[in-house]
Amino acid sequence: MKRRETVKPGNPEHAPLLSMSRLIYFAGSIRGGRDDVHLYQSLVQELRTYGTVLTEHVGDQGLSVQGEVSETGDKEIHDRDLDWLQQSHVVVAEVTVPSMGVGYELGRAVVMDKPVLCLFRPDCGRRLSAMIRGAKGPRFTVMDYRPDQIKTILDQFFSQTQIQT
Ligand SMILES: O=c1[nH]c(=O)n([C@H]2C[C@H](O)[C@@H](COP(=O)(O)O)O2)cc1CO
Repeated sequence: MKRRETVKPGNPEHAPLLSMSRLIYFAGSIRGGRDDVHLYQSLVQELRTYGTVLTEHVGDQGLSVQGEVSETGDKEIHDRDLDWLQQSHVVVAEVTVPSMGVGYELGRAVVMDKPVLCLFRPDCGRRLSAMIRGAKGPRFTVMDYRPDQIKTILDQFFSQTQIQT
């Protein structure tokens, strides 16, 4: 019988196993505006190569600015998302379109001590909130980016950040 090996983060052969068990919380604007939904979709698609994305619906082009339809209302959405946030090993947020929900999720993620990557597109013509840019620290990364840099930035982030699974 083949002996069971311990999965080690430094071993490149173990990378696919590690990424399967890595849970990613992706945050992006919904009721704040869906202008960048195509970018959220690309990010979700790319993030799937690094783990399981718990919040794939954020990148769904069919989801409108009204948000999800829930029988028990917004409390169900809020409680489910906080559960996912708690379960997640890492948080990635696209923060270009200002969103109360994304800001709230990021604040909660900081309190939960999750590693966070925020992505901001400066060509939108707005300045990112100081409460996001100013939160920069060892566990909170803020990157200005262009859509064609997504792959490189995610690669860098996932290879350089300590993510506990
Ligand atoms: O229907 C929803 N489903 C949902 O998962 N969210 C969560 C995930 C998003 O990262 C974030 C978006 O917040 P907002 O809707 O305030 O832009 O909140 C938010 C809504 C609507 O507010």
